[in-house]
Amino acid sequence: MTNIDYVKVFESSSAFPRPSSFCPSYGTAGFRADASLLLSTLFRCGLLVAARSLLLGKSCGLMITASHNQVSDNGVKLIEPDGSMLPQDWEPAATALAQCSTDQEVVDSLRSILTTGVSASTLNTPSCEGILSVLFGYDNRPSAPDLLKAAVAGVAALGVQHQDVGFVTTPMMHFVVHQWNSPCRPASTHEAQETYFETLIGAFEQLVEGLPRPPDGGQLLIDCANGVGAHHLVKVQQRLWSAGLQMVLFNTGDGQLNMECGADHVQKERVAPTGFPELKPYSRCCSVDGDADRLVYFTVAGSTSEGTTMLLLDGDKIASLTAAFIKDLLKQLPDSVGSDIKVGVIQTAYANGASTSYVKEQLLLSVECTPTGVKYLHQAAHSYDVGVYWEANGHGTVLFSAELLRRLEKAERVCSAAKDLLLLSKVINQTVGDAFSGILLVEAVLRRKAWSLSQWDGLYQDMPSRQIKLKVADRALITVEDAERKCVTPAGLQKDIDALISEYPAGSRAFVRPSGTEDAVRVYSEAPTQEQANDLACRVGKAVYLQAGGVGPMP
Ligand SMILES: CC(=O)N[C@H]1[C@@H](OP(=O)(O)O)O[C@H](CO)[C@@H](O)[C@@H]1O
Ligand SMILES: [Mg+2]
Repeated sequence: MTNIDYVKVFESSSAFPRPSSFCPSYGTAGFRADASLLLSTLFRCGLLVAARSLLLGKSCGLMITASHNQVSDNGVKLIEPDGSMLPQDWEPAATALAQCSTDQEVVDSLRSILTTGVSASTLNTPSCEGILSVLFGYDNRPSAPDLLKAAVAGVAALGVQHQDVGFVTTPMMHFVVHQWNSPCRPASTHEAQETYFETLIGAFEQLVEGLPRPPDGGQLLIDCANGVGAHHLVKVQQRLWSAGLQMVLFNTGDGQLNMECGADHVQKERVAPTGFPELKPYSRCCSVDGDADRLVYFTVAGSTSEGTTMLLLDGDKIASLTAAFIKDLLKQLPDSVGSDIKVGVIQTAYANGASTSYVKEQLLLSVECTPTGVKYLHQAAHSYDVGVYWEANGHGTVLFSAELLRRLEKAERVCSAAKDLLLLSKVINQTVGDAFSGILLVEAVLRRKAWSLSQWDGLYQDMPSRQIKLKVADRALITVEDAERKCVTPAGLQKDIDALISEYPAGSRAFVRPSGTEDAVRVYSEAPTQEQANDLACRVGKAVYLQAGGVGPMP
């Protein structure tokens, strides 16, 4: 084990005291808060990720972003050497370290992580400092430079090197960290970013080779949320145009990050983003979030004279399209390659009920429901040969098992479906949900099926739903079970929710859970009509407000 200079850790820590009123905890996707509160958290995450790198003998990553949150927030996501997220059994240690009140507590907490470890299996791995480093990436929030300095100080306190990857999307960062630890490690993080684009775009070009451009000319209007995605999309516009995909970029940085734009806004409010031109019916549009790991498509139906309706093609529709396409390809494999392939679609409680029915009843695939947060979906997806997962908000990907990929590689010369599946596995960023990879995936599948947006939308019709959020004095008092579909405390709240649901037609449902990324409680409802869904959400929101210490306006 490396000799850790705990005196240095103590001294470095003193420059980053935790604000006394701030009690950070590792949430749905790492730490997130108003950026002014986060210096101590970033320093300590620097310590943690360096400790993890030393224990594993490999390079880990740290991404500074608050994704879809407002520009004054920021946050941190920690990345494993294989490009996956921090293992869940490390989250309590991350929270404990972030919450320490004194520098001595920081030292003790770190010592406990490094000596007793949180997972026995990681402890025996030899350290190999010198060849390992921590990789840093960040989005375009103004608070990033100061937070980066704090994180660098944390890594340096453990004597670990670092690499500044620069402005990157979260999924690029996951891919780069994965590459950095692969046997053919790139010469620089810049080269790793080039490999990312080459892998995804190269596979897309092969999937659509020789196919006619879409009937609408291949134009895709993209809302970049004024986030870091625009910075990179602009560089690949020309090349994709040659492959028949004309990306027209909006909200590229001229407005405020995530302000009335971005995937979260479009999905939750069901409106076109600000800064968009008036839409022609069925024109292809999509929206990514601030760190470009979420994607939703949208368009309008109807004529301008009669008024248009916004159509949202969310994560559930992307998952359904993808699962349907993969299922078709798998059917074409010879029995020797593909008779026993286990395919699963993983969703959360927010998945629209119509999508769940479509996957189960039309595609005849199994559906699994996990708690909110891609860390849960990603883990569940690993237990299938093909694990398709998306959150309704557009965050998701597909995992192909190593065994299936081996079988496909053997068959690709003689079987075009095997070749296509292998290309799909490259277009898809398997480390994490990725908006850019999602765009290439959707565009390739639509082109292969010669489908318009309206045909894709017609896979199934969404059940009307409503999502609202409200504030309570302490959202930790609301606890949930059964993949967040049932409320355990406050006692009696679930009984009230059940009684409300029973007043609506069969098939209606509603649930409540505390957000892991915002100081808010979320209520979700589904019912046969939009009015009923709105009404149910509002009434459940009121019950939560009254029983769980609501503050501010009552829903
Ligand atoms: C209902 C909803 O959209 N929740 C989002 C949101 O989590 P909350 O814990 O609900 O705040 O942010 C997460 C991170 O981006 C994302 O994984 C999740 O799906
Ligand atoms: Mg995001």
